[in-house]
Amino acid sequence: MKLDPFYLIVDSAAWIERLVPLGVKLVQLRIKTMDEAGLRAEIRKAKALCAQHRCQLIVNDHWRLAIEEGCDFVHLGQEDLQTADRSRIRVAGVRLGLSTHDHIELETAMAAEPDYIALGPIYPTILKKMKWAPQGVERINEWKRRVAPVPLVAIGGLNPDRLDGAFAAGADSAAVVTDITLNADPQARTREWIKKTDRWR
Ligand SMILES: Cc1ncc(COP(=O)(O)OP(=O)(O)O)c(N)n1
Ligand SMILES: Cc1ncsc1CCOP(=O)(O)O
Ligand SMILES: [Mg+2]
Repeated sequence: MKLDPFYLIVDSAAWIERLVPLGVKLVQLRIKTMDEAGLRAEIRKAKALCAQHRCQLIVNDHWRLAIEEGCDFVHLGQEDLQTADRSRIRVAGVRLGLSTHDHIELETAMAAEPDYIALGPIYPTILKKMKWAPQGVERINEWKRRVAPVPLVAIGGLNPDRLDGAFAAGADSAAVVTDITLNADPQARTREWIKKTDRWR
């Protein structure tokens, strides 16, 4: 399976409406606090927008709602994976991306036969407090050797200047939140990411 090299992560369908029409082909909807009705509405709206723009939608955490709403890709962390029903996800035909931060997590993740593995944080991130030190790009190279042919997603503190290093080390896709959502001009920054990732597309 080939992932687009630019993996945008946002926390609302409104962000998807704003940025996906610019040419984003891989987007994660990552909403951490919202009631079920609100989540369902956001997922539904995100799904329709992504279908309209031929963009792959990945739903973070909320795998049950993703299945109920007919989505075809979810992302889970290690804690999410402990409570998720992997066989239900598989039977529903929903693809699965998994987070990893260390060797034990990588072993657990690979045993779940994911459709991609994410490694982070590559650089310091301001998005959330993490108990892992930045992995550095050398770790990408090690992970690539361990996970291939499963695609590898690099995440954490990425920006356009750091992409050459991440892809040279073996990342198949680069995931980003704040470099775009906190940018003074998120649309222009999105265009810059699309252009910068073109050679790996
Ligand atoms: C592409 C990608 N990689 C890692 C994560 C983090 O997932 P998780 O560890 O479950 O943490 P939350 O994002 O749920 O806070 C991700 N969402 N996407
Ligand atoms: C959710 C997550 N998992 C590892 S790093 C990270 C945050 C990525 O956000 P940013 O691109 O803003 O550093
Ligand atoms: Mg999670």
